[in-house]
Amino acid sequence: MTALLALEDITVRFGGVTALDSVALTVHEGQICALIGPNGAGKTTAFNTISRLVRPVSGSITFAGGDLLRRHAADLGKLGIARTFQNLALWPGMTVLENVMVGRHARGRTGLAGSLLGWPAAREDRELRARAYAMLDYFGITDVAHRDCTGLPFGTLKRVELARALIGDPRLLLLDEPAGGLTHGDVRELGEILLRLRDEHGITLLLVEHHMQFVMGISDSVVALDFGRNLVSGTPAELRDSPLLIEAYLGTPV
Ligand SMILES: Nc1ncnc2c1ncn2[C@@H]1O[C@H](COP(=O)(O)OP(=O)(O)OP(=O)(O)O)[C@@H](O)[C@H]1O
Repeated sequence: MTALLALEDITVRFGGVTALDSVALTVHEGQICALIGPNGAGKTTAFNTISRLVRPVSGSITFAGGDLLRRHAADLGKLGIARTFQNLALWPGMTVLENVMVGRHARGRTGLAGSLLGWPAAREDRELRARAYAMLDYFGITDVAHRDCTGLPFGTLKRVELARALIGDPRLLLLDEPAGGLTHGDVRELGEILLRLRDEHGITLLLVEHHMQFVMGISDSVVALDFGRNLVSGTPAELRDSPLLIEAYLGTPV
């Protein structure tokens, strides 16, 4: 198994709060890895550190053999890393199609100068539109392509966010609480989609998730944090009855 993403000894501090304390995490190519842990465990901080939104005070992050900490957040799309957010980060006032197209801009070839000159931009825009439609088709939401995102059902917006992340052809997709707020049926469908992304498209996934049944059903490996530290890690079968994990979620039995 090849490690696509590896965090070693990552420590993050916010003033006096140590949000991550020497955290290690390895995500293997072609696998689904889940990052779990109770509230405040450091999951979002770990995601934000990988996304280069938060700077660790020490440690290393390797992506596809390169030093990720030397790269800027704006480079992640080009490197092949995409993410979704816990509280959907879609643009109100833009249509579903436009929101999805935004996800590919980091990979556009024309660039600002080309766009200003106007030459290959029109062709690129047509191609981008076609790709965005194809993504909407993949998620079964072409009927809302020209609707403003505002007011659409939450399950639809989650699909739009996924489509936007995937249009950049990521190698690694980071999903922050993808099942949060979804109905039972939507969660089941999401699980099928994520497995298809792994199996049919070879995408590696790292997700932060509280929905334990969902996590245990689709993940190849699970890493649990507690109080900013590595608690346990292993396969879902190995962790299902972990006393450490049960204690972290439920508190010390009296
Ligand atoms: N910007 C910040 N400033 C100060 N403290 C922060 C900041 N962000 C996170 N923290 C603290 O760092 C710790 C880890 O928080 P984090 O949000 O990463 O946990 P989490 O596991 O994602 O929690 P949840 O499941 O509730 O989203 C917490 O103690 C939190 O209060």
